[in-house]
Amino acid sequence: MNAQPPAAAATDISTTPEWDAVGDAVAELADTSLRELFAADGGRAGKFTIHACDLHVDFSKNLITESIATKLFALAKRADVAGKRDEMFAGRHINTTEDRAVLHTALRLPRGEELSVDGQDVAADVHAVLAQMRTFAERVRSGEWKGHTGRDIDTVVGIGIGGSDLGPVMVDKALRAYQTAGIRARYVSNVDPADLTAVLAEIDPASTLVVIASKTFTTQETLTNAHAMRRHFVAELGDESAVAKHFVAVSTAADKVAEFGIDTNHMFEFWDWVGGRYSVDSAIGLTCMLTAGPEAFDEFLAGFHAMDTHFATAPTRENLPIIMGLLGVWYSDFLGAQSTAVIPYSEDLSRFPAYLQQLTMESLGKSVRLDGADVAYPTGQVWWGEPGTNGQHAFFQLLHQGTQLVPVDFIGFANPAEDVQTSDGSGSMHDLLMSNFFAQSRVLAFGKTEDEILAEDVPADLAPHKVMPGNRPSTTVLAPRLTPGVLGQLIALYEHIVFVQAAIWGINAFDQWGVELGKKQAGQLLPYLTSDAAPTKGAAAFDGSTDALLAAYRSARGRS
Ligand SMILES: O=P(O)(O)OC[C@H]1O[C@H](O)[C@H](O)[C@@H](O)[C@@H]1O
Repeated sequence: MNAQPPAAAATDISTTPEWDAVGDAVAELADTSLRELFAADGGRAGKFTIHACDLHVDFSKNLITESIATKLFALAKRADVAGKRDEMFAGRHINTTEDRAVLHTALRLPRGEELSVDGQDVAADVHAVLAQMRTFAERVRSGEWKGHTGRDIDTVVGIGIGGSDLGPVMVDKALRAYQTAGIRARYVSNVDPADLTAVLAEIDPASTLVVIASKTFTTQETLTNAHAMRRHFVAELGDESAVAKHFVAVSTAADKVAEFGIDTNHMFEFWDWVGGRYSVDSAIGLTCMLTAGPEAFDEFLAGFHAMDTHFATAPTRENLPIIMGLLGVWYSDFLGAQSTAVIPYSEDLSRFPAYLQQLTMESLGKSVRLDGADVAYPTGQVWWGEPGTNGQHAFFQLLHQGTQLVPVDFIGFANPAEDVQTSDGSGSMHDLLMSNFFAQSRVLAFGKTEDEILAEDVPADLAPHKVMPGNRPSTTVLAPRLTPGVLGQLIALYEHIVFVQAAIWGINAFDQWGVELGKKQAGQLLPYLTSDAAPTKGAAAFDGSTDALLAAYRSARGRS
């Protein structure tokens, strides 16, 4: 009884009094600034700080007041964020365009918990696959699992793309400090042969295990790379039978895995209720379990679950994903922001912004509501970022003095995986990193006025160039250390921020119809790139621009 009928015509959230009230609240910012708000209220930081799981989150440097926050919470209530959240956790088919439940939260339920969806105990299924992954990972890590020629496995290659790549790549880098078994991971995702070639040059097939990860097992890039990799292994190891020892698969499509020639005993299953961009904590994370170990993976899942529990149970005003989701709606729909920057002050988290790009933009890049009507307000910002301090030396100039409003999420850790002392005796490199972390949000918020600059004897004509406008919003997320558990909490936090925003905008965060047409047209264009003879005039008439580009390509490739 989990299925629900397709959405009936829904209320346009922008026609509600709660939306209007938030719109009116913009005026509250007209005669004030973050400088003034802090000066007027010594308790502001405390009022706008939340502790959720292991995260200390200070959102006091956002362009809000208590009264604005109250109106945003009322908007969340009007959109029934809590009710929609409960439907997701219960396994209702909230992905209505694909008639699917959305249950990534079931992937991290503790052992022993039950969740019946469409008559199936999905929690039991999840733990059966986790047990299979653990046994396999332990065999590989202990050296019990040997390659075709009897060698131990020291390299894992993940082949996948999108949600079957970005998560594992990001997590694998983030958990560098936990990879103590001597197994390294490499990843191939792009259909650009450069990606495959570079990885092939680095690996020895005799000691390499390939994990082909694809939810559908039909994705062109992944299948093309997997077949090429397989040819390479058979040629290098001299025997078709090597495939069984060197290739495993992660997928929802057992028949297609078998067709590829992988024994389905070496397939790790997940389910259609796990969206690709929500799947790093499913069997898609197998490469991470292989490199960091089953215990770290368990901690990782526990971190997700802790944030799920917070999201499911914390009152709205103390609910971190609801607060951060609402801030995004505030900036995007009421203050005109078109992008959000996420800046981890952690080299190990350097792929987190790229991971978030798929999570946020594939989920929220929608212009029709669940009921098919056009949205009447902006949805889905551009999410981007690079680690600090590197970003400071590249694009922070625009954040500090540019004309766009770009809210920033700063993510930092109190303790490093390892530290190095600076040569000048001033202290640790980690402290140096974190001094920048704290400085940047302070400068964004409070800036430096012309008077303050002139007081430093700066020539009057130079002063305007040096003015730091300030009043630029940011949220600071500080965690004790980048552990597997904290990483799980961070990922789940952003998953739920996306959920909250989709709930308010009334859009489906779980489909991605917009990526289909390009794939289809690439298939139609391919013969016109590859055929030896020039395609008959007329037959290749796609459009003036594409026809001309194809002709230029063919000529450069030496084709008639
Ligand atoms: O895991 P797969 O089925 O191979 O899909 C890989 C990716 O490709 C698709 O085009 C979607 O846009 C992504 O959401 C998905 O993660």
